[in-house]
Amino acid sequence: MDKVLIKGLSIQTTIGFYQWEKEIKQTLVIDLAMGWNIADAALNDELAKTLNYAEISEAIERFANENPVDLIETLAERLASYLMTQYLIPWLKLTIGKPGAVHNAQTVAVEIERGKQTTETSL
Ligand SMILES: Nc1nc2c(c(=O)[nH]1)N=C([C@H](O)[C@@H](O)CO)CN2
Repeated sequence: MDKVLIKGLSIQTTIGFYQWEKEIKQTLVIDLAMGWNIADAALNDELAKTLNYAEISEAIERFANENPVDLIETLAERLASYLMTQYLIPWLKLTIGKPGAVHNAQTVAVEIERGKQTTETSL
């Protein structure tokens, strides 16, 4: 299956278990791989037939800010479900990193994979 990728998307949002975290914004870094048949879009050079990575990047930051939660696990599950439903994505792999969380670690993160990869093409 082909993929559309968003790598190292840095967003500012409210996230965290502790009370002080609910009063600030922190940086999350998102990597997203989305299964998609890119041949349909490439055939006639049509943006409307692919996953628009610019639109989805904006949707991710908006979703995180409109749905604040304690755990990056919860955000990962809810965001994956939202993206798959909204954009009809059959399979995705989503990594959410919280680089400021542990002072002596480069980053901490969760990674989830949801849906099924297919080998179907429509051409
Ligand atoms: N597996 C997780 N562990 C922790 C999380 C989390 O979201 N997932 N969150 C916190 C706190 O919010 C932390 O980021 C504050 O430094 C702790 N552990």
